[in-house]
Amino acid sequence: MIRRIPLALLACGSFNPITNMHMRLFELARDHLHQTGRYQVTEGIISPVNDSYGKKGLVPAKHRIAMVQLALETSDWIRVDPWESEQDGWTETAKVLRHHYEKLLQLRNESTGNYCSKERLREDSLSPHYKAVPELKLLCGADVLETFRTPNLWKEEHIKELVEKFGLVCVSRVGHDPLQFIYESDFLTKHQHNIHLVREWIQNEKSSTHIRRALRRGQSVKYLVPDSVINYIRQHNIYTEDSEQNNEGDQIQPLKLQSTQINALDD
Ligand SMILES: Nc1ncnc2c1ncn2[C@@H]1O[C@H](COP(=O)(O)OP(=O)(O)OP(=O)(O)O)[C@@H](O)[C@H]1O
Ligand SMILES: NC(=O)c1ccc[n+]([C@@H]2O[C@H](COP(=O)(O)O)[C@@H](O)[C@H]2O)c1
Ligand SMILES: [Zn+2]
Repeated sequence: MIRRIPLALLACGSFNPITNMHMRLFELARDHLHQTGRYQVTEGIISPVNDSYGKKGLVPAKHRIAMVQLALETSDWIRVDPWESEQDGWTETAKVLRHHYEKLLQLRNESTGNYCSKERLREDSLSPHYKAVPELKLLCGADVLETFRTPNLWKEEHIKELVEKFGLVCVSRVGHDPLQFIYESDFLTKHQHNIHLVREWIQNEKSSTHIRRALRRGQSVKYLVPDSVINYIRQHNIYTEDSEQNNEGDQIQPLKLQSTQINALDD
């Protein structure tokens, strides 16, 4: 019997608000990974970004998390994790992955009685009680992959860590061509085996920006967002002309941090 590698999927983003498409990403990714015959997807984690990310129109994490929780009531394998939103400031995505990977390893070690030296693992790999080392991959849309090329947005060592150490599962998105993007990068081409490209054949360009726009205009978002989320938005009057002005004119935190570092070098 070939043992499958246990794998958890982590999606980082604003989720402002969560849409049905965000949940579809997980279902598409899980099917794809199972079809490889190599992986057993154990869980999906949604990590809403910290309030200090600085993106235009971002509403407080307490609301974004509550909406994700409502949306996931019908999922038995995807959960929301508030850790990133509870930190003092914005956390780089590579560090968010590190945090969740440590948690995965801790859980595994607890369930194997804490005796997992590498030698011991190798010895025991044929035992029925053997627990394979889990993997954690970043789940994202093709637009996020393409931002790797945006100057000053990602540290090179973080891109390396994401691609080499963890790996990506990247879902196609209208207007983005991840295959071409990978082809144009020597580094990504070299590590292509660690970037799982998932093709969404039932294409639609649903985005949180479109949802917020429709809500501001009093238009329906039914069947784009779960009813429970629509009710929550209505009850708390979350998306308004005012909320869309949040962080207006600000740079997002990763760009701000990089420009501070560049200025410090110039001094
Ligand atoms: N329609 C889609 N197809 C593929 N990936 C998507 C789609 N919508 C969102 N994603 C992915 O979901 C993750 C979270 O994205 P995010 O919170 O930015 O949502 P969004 O819909 O892109 O919102 P916004 O319009 O505010 O950018 C990202 O990895 C993004 O690429
Ligand atoms: N350098 C980095 O680690 C880096 C840069 C830009 C965006 N991100 C993350 O990517 C996600 C992008 O979300 P949005 O598409 O909503 O902006 C967020 O979770 C953000 O924290 C990380
Ligand atoms: Zn986005």
